[in-house]
Amino acid sequence: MSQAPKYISGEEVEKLLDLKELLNSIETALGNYSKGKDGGVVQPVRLVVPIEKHHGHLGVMPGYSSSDEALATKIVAFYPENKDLPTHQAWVLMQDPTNGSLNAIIDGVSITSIRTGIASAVATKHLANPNSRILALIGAGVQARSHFKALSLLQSFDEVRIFSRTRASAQKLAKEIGKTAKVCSSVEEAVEDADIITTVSFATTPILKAEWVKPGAHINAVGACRPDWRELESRLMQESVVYCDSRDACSQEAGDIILSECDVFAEIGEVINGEKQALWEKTTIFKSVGMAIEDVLSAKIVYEKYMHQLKQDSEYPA
Ligand SMILES: NC(=O)C1=CN([C@@H]2O[C@H](COP(=O)(O)OP(=O)(O)OC[C@H]3O[C@@H](n4cnc5c(N)ncnc54)[C@H](O)[C@@H]3O)[C@@H](O)[C@H]2O)C=CC1
Ligand SMILES: O=C(O)C1=NCCCC1
Repeated sequence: MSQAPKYISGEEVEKLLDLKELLNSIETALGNYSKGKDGGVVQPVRLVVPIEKHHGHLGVMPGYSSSDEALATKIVAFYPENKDLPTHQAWVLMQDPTNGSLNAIIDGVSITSIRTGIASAVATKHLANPNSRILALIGAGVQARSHFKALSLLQSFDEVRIFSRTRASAQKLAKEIGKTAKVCSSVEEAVEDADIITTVSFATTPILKAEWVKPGAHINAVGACRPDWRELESRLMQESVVYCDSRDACSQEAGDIILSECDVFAEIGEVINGEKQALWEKTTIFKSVGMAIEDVLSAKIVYEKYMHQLKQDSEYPA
């Protein structure tokens, strides 16, 4: 008879997930994904159910990595207009790949937040100028925070510029970051001379223009995950070297790519595998829409550490 699944909360996820370990693990998984069948990653493009009446979406994201023996499905709801609840709510169902039984239900809000920042950090490691000093964050919510933490694993910044639609949210984040943070009054002001720009907003029409971006900057374009949503104007997409997390997913979901009709130079996994160049001296864009395999690997790390801790607690009770 199968055992009842464990429930692992967001607090526990935050305690158990080591960011450096996750960065290595996600980098390997992105590389495996881009190897196709040889990489052993199975990840269909997610199923998205629009809940038009309530201005929300439900995404279902299954994934399996045979080299990690990890199988999980994330269920994620995103409701940009939520005020008292988070705009994203998610759960990761972790299954035993050898027999299909459900091992754990893990908080997916924390996993989504942490793994998305880490995926951008992997791309930034390969695509940004190593001497980057100024970071611009466009949007000041959950992802802005996780991106600041993840990108800070690579380097420290002299200045972190923040612009958000609501100034109060930018001010709150600036206070958390401390003395290097500066609240800006426009996107243009925030990105002037910035080495790394990270767009993590809920914009549905372009907010970042080519003429404002320093040549050679690296942009992580993280928001706009629907085919008719965008954060970056067409000229910026067309004149930069565009990398993505998944060609299959971006060709169906990334409005920035679909509506600008820009070329995609490579998946970041192809760069990791040494099949495509990291043209970091040019203006580069990493367009992500989010990948199930990132959730799967995060969930595996969390679950294994959680079970190890349970075992230790039962062997050596306090
Ligand atoms: N690529 C990926 O893997 C993932 C992408 N996302 C996307 O990242 C974006 C941010 O997500 P969260 O931080 O969790 O959301 P959030 O709701 O916590 O924060 C959104 C922030 O963007 C600001 N904002 C909204 N519209 C704006 C506009 N037009 N211009 C400037 N700022 C604006 C809000 O004031 C808020 O500070 C969303 O588009 C979300 O769907 C989320 C998870 C994974
Ligand atoms: O990958 C994810 O998780 C998400 N991507 C786009 C927006 C919702 C969550």
